[in-house]
Amino acid sequence: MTWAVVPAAGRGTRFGAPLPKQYLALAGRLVIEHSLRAVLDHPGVDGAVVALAPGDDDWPGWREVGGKPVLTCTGGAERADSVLAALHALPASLDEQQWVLVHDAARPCLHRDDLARLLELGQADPVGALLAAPVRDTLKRADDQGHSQATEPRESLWRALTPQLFRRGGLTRALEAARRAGAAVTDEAMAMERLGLKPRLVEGREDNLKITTPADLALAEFILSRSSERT
Ligand SMILES: Nc1ccn([C@@H]2O[C@H](COP(=O)(O)OP(=O)(O)OP(=O)(O)O)[C@@H](O)[C@H]2O)c(=O)n1
Ligand SMILES: C[C@](O)(CO)[C@H](O)COP(=O)(O)O
Repeated sequence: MTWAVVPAAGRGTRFGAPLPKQYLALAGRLVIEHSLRAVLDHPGVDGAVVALAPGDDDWPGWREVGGKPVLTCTGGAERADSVLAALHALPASLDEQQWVLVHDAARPCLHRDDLARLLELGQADPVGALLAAPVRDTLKRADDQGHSQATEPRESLWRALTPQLFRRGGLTRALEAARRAGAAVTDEAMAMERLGLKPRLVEGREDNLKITTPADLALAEFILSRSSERT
């Protein structure tokens, strides 16, 4: 069994909309609906726990999506806190060896082929895996005045995406260890790396973008309107 954990307790500050970006309209649904369906439509994913901000649980879709159960819990101050809360809210029937797929509510354009490859390669890895995109642009380091002061080597650099796939017990322990150490972790792979574990990078599509600013929403509208292969 594989369950999804969907962190959806953010406020979308950088987006600047009157409501959190995961609840904005996109291609006939809400952003969060696309993100949930993108993971729940895979036959190997059995359900999801969504971490919500207090007061956000009035979306009618919380009971099931695509015929699969969707549970909710209250997220935390940081994304890692929300993921940890959702891990603790998974059904007790899932033992610690079960795989958990962590996918941002703000990533609605996940392609089914990327998810299938992540599950196949990740479940064959002793640690787990994450979708990622190799950096293909030259990287500049800015000075305090916003001028380019150096060019950073980009060989072996990747942009982490989601979903990220780890076993329930290992990920829970890694996130709890990071919390005890007061270490800020921006993604699940970072929590594992802190412990010396090396999850597999699975190359994902560049269009699996995270909705962060209004320009991202416009691009996502274009992406989702063009492909009938997506949920
Ligand atoms: N305390 C938090 C912060 C973020 N998230 C979720 O983590 C994902 C990625 O986070 P991000 O893009 O940073 O979302 P926000 O925190 O809402 O954005 P901002 O930083 O602009 O406020 C989103 O689905 C967001 O809802 C969460 O569950 N709990
Ligand atoms: C988890 C993530 O989407 C991987 O790139 C990213 O770290 C989220 O960062 P944010 O600042 O919380 O949006």
